Amino acid sequence: GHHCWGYGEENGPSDWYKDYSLANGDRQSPIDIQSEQTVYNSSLKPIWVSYDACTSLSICNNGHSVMVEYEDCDDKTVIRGGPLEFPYRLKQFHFHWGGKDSRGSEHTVNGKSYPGELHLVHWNAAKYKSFDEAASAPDGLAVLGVFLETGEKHSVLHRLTDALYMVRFKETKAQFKDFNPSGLLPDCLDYWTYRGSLTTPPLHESVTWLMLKEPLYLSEKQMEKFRTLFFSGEEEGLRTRMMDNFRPPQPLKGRTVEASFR
Ligand SMILES: Cc1ccn(O)c(=O)c1
Ligand SMILES: [Zn+2]
Repeated sequence: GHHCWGYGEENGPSDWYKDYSLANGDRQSPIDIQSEQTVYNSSLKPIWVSYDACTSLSICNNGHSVMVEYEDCDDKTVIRGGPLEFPYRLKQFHFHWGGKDSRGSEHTVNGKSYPGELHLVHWNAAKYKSFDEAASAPDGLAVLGVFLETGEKHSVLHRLTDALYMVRFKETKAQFKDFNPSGLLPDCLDYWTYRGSLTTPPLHESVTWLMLKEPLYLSEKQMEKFRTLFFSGEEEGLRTRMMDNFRPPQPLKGRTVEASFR
């Protein structure tokens, strides 16, 4: 439409249904994970992350988040196991965060929001020819989600937070090579899993979500660096800080959330 979706007063999550009818669908994300209602499934396999041969290409500000993109022309960077029947190929990772630490994550746990959330986005290259084709298929995508929690400085993440000054404005991009995102994962890979959607338009219901129970800890200074980014382009007069780029929890609509742990 004449104005693009975003997180503002006029184009935010509560307005998205006007242009994207899936907004009120039956498997929308994020959700509030009510831990007492989750079902332990002992047949769920461990998550197996193979990122060692990854080829990161660039870091970019797409006007909604900051994203690191990967070369996805072969199966050198995949996630396997969990509830997944196929290997899923890493395409990109990005973040969602708040204007202050009391908010920022998309998923919540028993009503608790975290200061932010990391999404590692993968696609089913065994069944589909491209990310775009997979993105609208019910088993097309797998997103590994990690809550951000303030604490000690995160040394692997530090390379990324130190690069954010290069992508302050919308549509800016910079080289970002040899970044292995397995360094962002906590030691414990216990997870919750459920069938959901993209959390941004077009809100395709194509995502198997894998939400880790353990957060990634980063320092307050590192959190603040995310809040120095802008939604707007450098040429735009009004500079709006990139923060609160999260969709609130959506109705569960009868879905079951499974847990890989007791
Ligand atoms: C593909 C995609 C796009 C946006 N977001 O937030 C996601 O988590 C995944
Ligand atoms: Zn996301």
